[in-house]
This record gives sequence, structure tokens and C-alpha cells, in this order.
Amino acid sequence: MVPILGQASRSGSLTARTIAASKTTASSHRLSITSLLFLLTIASSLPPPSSSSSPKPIHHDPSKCLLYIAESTIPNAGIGIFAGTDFHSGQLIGRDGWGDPAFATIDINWNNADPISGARASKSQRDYHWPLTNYDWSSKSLDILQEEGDDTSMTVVGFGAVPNCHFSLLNVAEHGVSYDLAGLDRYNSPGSGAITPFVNRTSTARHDIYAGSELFVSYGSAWFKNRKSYETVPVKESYVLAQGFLERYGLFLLGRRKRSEGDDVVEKGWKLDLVEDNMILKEEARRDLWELIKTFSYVSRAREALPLYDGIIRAIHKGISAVEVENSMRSMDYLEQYGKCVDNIVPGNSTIPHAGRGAFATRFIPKGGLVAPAPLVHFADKSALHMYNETVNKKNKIVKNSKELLTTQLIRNYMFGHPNSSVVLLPYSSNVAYINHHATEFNTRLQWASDNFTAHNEDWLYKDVIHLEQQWRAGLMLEFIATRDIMEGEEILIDYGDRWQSAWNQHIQDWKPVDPSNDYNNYTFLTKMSSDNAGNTKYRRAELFKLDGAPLRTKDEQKTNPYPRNVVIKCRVDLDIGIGNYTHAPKTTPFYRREFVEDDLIKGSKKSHVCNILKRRGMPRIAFHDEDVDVIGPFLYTVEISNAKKKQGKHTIQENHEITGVPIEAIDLVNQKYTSDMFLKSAFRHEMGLPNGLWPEAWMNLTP
Ligand SMILES: C[S@@+](CC[C@H](N)C(=O)[O-])C[C@H]1O[C@@H](n2cnc3c(N)ncnc32)[C@H](O)[C@@H]1O
Repeated sequence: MVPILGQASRSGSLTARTIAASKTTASSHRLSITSLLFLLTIASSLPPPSSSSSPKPIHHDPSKCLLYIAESTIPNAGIGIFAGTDFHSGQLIGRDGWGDPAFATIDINWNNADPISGARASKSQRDYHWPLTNYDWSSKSLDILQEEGDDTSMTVVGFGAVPNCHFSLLNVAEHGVSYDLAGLDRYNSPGSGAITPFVNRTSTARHDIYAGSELFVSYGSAWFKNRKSYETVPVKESYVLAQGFLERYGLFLLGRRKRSEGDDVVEKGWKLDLVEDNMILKEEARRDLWELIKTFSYVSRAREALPLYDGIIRAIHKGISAVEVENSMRSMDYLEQYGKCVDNIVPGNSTIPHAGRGAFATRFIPKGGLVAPAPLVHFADKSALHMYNETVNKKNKIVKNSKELLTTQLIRNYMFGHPNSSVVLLPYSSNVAYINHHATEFNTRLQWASDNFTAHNEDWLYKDVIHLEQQWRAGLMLEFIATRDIMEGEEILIDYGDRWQSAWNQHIQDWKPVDPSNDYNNYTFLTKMSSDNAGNTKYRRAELFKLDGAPLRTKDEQKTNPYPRNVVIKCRVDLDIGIGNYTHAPKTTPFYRREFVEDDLIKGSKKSHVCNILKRRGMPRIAFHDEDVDVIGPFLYTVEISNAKKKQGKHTIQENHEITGVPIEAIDLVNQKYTSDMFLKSAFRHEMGLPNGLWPEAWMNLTP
């Protein structure tokens, strides 16, 4: 993912009203600045651009390579991802089993803070090199209920990282992740805590997609609005404004521009008159005018959304997105010649003990063939991945203890590195993160991208680490190549190298399962949690209390039969339902009581609140006559949510809620921060190695 780049310059802040009254000498070849300003500001809020609809039937052909990476159709946007066949509306993008993993990075600013003052590093100031800044997702956006740490950011490789965002062409919808430990348990596997449990993030087609189309996902308008260097990139509303502008421009070309409010000159069918002979400006003048509009120094997102000159009339007739779609397709010949297939592997359960998941071939791959491309995000300084214990500084502030390095972020296990180099590399295309190691029975090897592919700057391999540090955009690529014929269904394996193998051997030797009768001391390595653990009984993974089908315990029952301290109860309810706006901040905390409604589940999926269970009631017995069994229906719960904070204008309002009739689907038991397996002291951490001779000499800046 390298988002669309807009022009960086911006000047002035002209408002529509102040200049809309300017008169335009439309017949004149030379345009005055006021007429230009008029044109620049007549944008109005007409309906959004209509999407193109093609009569061509959709034909999904799973025998083809379903997805390619290739140079994006957006200028300067690096690589993008393209459909290799048609996809029906709603269809999974990829094939069965396809789903991307997400990696939680924890307290990255705190861990990179100044060790003396405790001043946190800031991502936006980029005072440490954290190139995933532009790839991070919030836990909420991935439907994750369990916050792993105080400040968690999620990196999603594959569809969370490769596709670009183009708000008028969004054709792919992304979904939440699942939580799944792949059977690696702290009580039975040395692999526990070494792999990510956040997996299977799927993507589906928002509408029918034709082969050759570039795929676009939404980063959300806020992504662009929060980043200075993207201040001119069009967001959703920019296309509405630009389309409105075009409609008025079309009238202007016919000499029928609106003179004042209420002047109804937009008669039906006027667009049919938009032919050369009817236009009041000659072709050359129209071209100059458009050139002026597109290059005038007043830059805005809406202006950047306007089409190029050749697309104006089509955009007026069919909508801007219809024109953009035409420009965002690549031919199959192009994709086969210049693209790289990312559909040769899918995730599955690994054949290797304790490894978790692996990657499996979807088709026969001949010896020497491309298994998968691996575009890379480079980290110039791997110490950014360090995680420290805490200490108290002179000002009584909890800061990192830079002398007590505890471990490194989990994502390190998914990176390539070298002990003599501060550089580490994260492959970010789909499914390559799942490729496991075998020292002898590997069937795949790595090489640098060989054909000057757009995503790979070979010269970076010969430049030093300082040069790499200055590059904030991804620009390197490895390729996974078959070392022998690989059959459909075989697990893809590479050799991570001798150092990785020795580290794993040592880990297996040292590893001991957690003692289930006394593991509260083990469940986190951070002393910041230890006061919370004091006197606690034991740890049991939260979700298990729901899976075993037992009714959830009420607050009263928990007095004698408590859940372990690592368990947090969360309710998915929408606290706005039935509550209007406040005209002023209330003096006492308002209390609301109501019955659970279906809308809670729909809207509440992203609104999850820590809650208490007050009461439980069983549903009447239900008889399934066809199966001739009686079953007890699920329980319904009364829950309380205390001191829920709500922002309204400049006020922060606290409310208390009691909601009755809450079904089990809306109640989640999640693990408290810092208590999941990735925080085990014993969890394995080691980067993967590249084959001898592949790691660039120019990056060897450390002595081991
Ligand atoms: C790049 S990831 C591979 C995908 C990973 N298996 C998963 O489920 O997400 C590398 C990690 O997988 C596990 N792994 C890979 N090869 C392994 C092997 N041969 N034996 C045990 N664990 C392995 C280790 O935890 C390693 O740190």
C-alpha cells in the first residue's frame, strides 16, 4: 500500500461565497483570474458520481491466477493489486482458506521513549524509524475486542497493506480478523506465543469486478486527513464536490451557467447538447482553461478529483468514477508479462509440529517457478522492536528501564534479518507470512527480485543503512522460487538458516510448559502488571469460559466463584440507542435502563464496553419436534455498564446503563491487556535468515 500522492503545495483559503459572484467573460479566449476563481468555486453538492455498469457477464475462473501485484495505475503510488479473473459482488477475493494475518505491536512509542525523561517518541514526528506508521490499523477497525496493550497498533499484511485507496473506485470491502491460537497452547507447545493469533482477515468484492481491474480498499477519510503529506488526496466528499463542479462547468461550456440562485437553467437533456458545435469556447481555449484549473496554485482535494481534459465530457455524462475505472484497468497480457501472481499459496495448518499455520500450494509450481513475490517494508534500526521493563524516574513517572530488555515485538518472527546488520525486512504481500522453515526438506528458496520490477530498487542493496533510513516508502522485493517441482497441496518450506535453527533447538531444550495450577506469575513479563496479579489465583484463557457452554457468572456468584483476574467481561451494546443529544452537561450521572434490541448487536460490534453481569434468566424450554429433543434455550443476561464516557461537543458525559435481555452473542470474555501468550516470558523470538550471500554487504553495520 502506497497511498495516492497528491501535490503537496497549497495556498490561500478562498471561500466559495466570497468569490462566487465574480463575472466570467465566457466568450473570451483569455480568462481573467476572477473567472477562473469562479470556475474553481462553483462546486456544489450534487449527487455522488454514478458508478459504471457494464453489460458484460461476470465469469469467475478459478483455474487462472486470481490476483497479481503490478505497478499501480495511480501515478507515484508504487505497486497495487489487480484481479486476474472476474469476481462476483460479495465473492471472497482470493480462494477458499485465504485470509490475512494481523500483528499486534505494543506500546511502540513507550518502548522508544527517551530513557531519562520518559518523553514518548511520536510516530508523527518520526523520531524513531517505524515505517509501519502508514500500514497500521486500529484494533477496533479489525473487530478485535481484546486490546493487547495500553497502546496497540495492528499491522495487516496482504490486503491490509498492498492495495491502494481510491475513494471513487472502492471495490473491495475488508472484514474483521478471527482469534485462533492454531492449537499452540502455553500448557503444551513451545510454539505458544511465537505466532500471531489474529488471522483470517478476509476481503470481498463490493460489486462485480472485471479481470484486469486494480483493487482498492478504503483507508477511511481520516487516514488522509491526519497526514500532512496527503492533504490534497481526494476523499469521499471530494468526488461529490468535483462532480458538482463538472456539472456546472458543462453548463458553462454551453453558455448556460446558473446566474443566480433559483434560475432554473438545468433543463432535462442538456448534457446531450455538449457537442463541439454548441460550446462557446473553442477546443484550444477549453484545453487551456482546463490546464489552468488543474495547475492553478490553489490546490484542493476536490480539484485533484477532477478528471484530465480528455475525460471531462465522459465524466459529465457517466460520472468521474466511470472515467477513473477505465484508467484503472490493466490488460491480462500486461499482468501476465509484468505482474506477479500472488495466488499460488493459501494458508492452512502446518505439517510441522509446533509451527502453527503454514502456506500451501494452490497449483503445480514447476522447479524455478515463482511461488510468491514478497515486497518488503524495511526497518533501518531493528532496536525499534525492543520491549523493555519499566522503572520509576525522578519525577515519579513510570518510564522504560532501558537496562532491562525483556523481549522484542512478535512481528520480528515474521521478518528477515542478519546479526551483523541493524536492518530487518517485513514481507507484506498475502500469505508469504505463513511460510515455515525446514533445514533439509525445503522446496523453495529466496532471491532478490530479478527483473527491475517496479517495487524493487536494486541500487538500495548497494547503499548504506543511512540511505535506507531516509526511504519512508517500501522499495525492495524478494521472490520465493521453487527449488523443485511443487505439487498442488504441498506445504511451502524455506530454510531460515543455521542461526534460526540453533535458536529454535535451544528454545525447545529450555522450554517448559506453564504449570496450570500456578501460572499467574507467568502470564506477563511486565512488572507493571504485577500489583494486579498479587494474591490472584490462576490464569485461564478468557474465551474458554464461554466455549464450555456454562452460563456466565453473575457479579454475586463471582464473589464466591470468581473468574481469574485475566478475564474481562465486555458487552457489545450501543449506548446511544434511545438517548437524544444533551443540551448541557448533567450535574449528576444519568442512569438509563432499557431492553436489549437487535440494533445493539449490529451497531454494537464496534462498540464494546466493560460490563458486569447482574442477573441471568433462562429461556423457556424449546422442543425441536423433528429431532425429538428438548433443549434449554440460551440464557439472557441483565448487564450494567458504569461510568461510560461519551463525548458531546466539548463536554465529556458519564452515564450509567442497565440493559436487560442481553444474549450471549453480545457478551465477550476477553483477556486483560498484557496477559495473552505473546507476553509469556518463554515465547520464542527470532528473525528469519536469508541464504548466505544474499544479505547486502552495504548493510552490515554491526559487529556481532
Ligand atoms: C514467518 S512465521 C511462519 C508462520 C507461522 N507458522 C504462523 O503460524 O503464523 C515464523 C514462525 O513460525 C514458526 N515456525 C516456522 N517454522 C518452524 C519450524 N520448522 N518449527 C517450529 N516452528 C516454526 C516459528 O514460531 C517462527 O517464529
